[in-house]
Amino acid sequence: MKGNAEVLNHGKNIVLIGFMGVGKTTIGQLVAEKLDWEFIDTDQEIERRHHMSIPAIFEQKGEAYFRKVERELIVDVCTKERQKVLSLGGGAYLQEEVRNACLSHGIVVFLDLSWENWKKRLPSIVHDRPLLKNKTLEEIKQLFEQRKQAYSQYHYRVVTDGLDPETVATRMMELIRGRNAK
Ligand SMILES: Nc1ncnc2c1ncn2[C@@H]1O[C@H](COP(=O)(O)OP(=O)(O)OP(=O)(O)O)[C@@H](O)[C@H]1O
Ligand SMILES: O=C(O)C1=C[C@@H](O)[C@@H](O)[C@H](O)C1
Ligand SMILES: [Mg+2]
Repeated sequence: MKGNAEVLNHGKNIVLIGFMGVGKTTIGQLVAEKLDWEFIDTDQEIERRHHMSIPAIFEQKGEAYFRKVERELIVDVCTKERQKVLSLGGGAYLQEEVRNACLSHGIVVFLDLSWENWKKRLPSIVHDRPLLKNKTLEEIKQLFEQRKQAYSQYHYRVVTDGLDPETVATRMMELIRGRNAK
């Protein structure tokens, strides 16, 4: 399965989108390993470049600054790179410029998870997602629902309910491959 860039999208970048905690980082890493492509996680890359955690960047530099850096990084990767698996931060795709760059240069895969199953992940992710902190479950549900509209622009959707990361990664690659074979 490795080294088949020609077969898969002629080397077009694969971009994972979806709400916080649906598994973009986890699945993106697995897909990159299977393809032997480089993996870029926008949150991790921003943390690396700043020598700061995402919560610290939000606190010390503000969300607007984070969104600008996030947008510039994604547009840069989408327009200049190939054979990358790019996992976005959960809010990145709300920016129109990000959506346009991803949709026109890459293959965009939306990881979809139901609210009922997403809720179960909250305790494990809340500590390092500033936008989830100090919110009630009802407020988080509203954010979850509000963002559905932005995530509705994609090339492929994978419903991840009840699937372990390995199965999601395999399903995602089968979907993309199927399209390419047509
Ligand atoms: N298919 C899955 N089944 C069960 N747990 C999962 C699955 N995918 C991811 N997880 C777990 O859910 C948590 C969040 O996953 P991950 O960090 O990959 O999400 P994310 O979409 O990258 O979030 P963010 O938007 O905040 O970057 C992790 O603890 C991860 O182990
Ligand atoms: O959904 C969001 O707005 C965010 C998701 C995370 O990946 C980080 O990018 C940050 O915590 C913001
Ligand atoms: Mg992530």
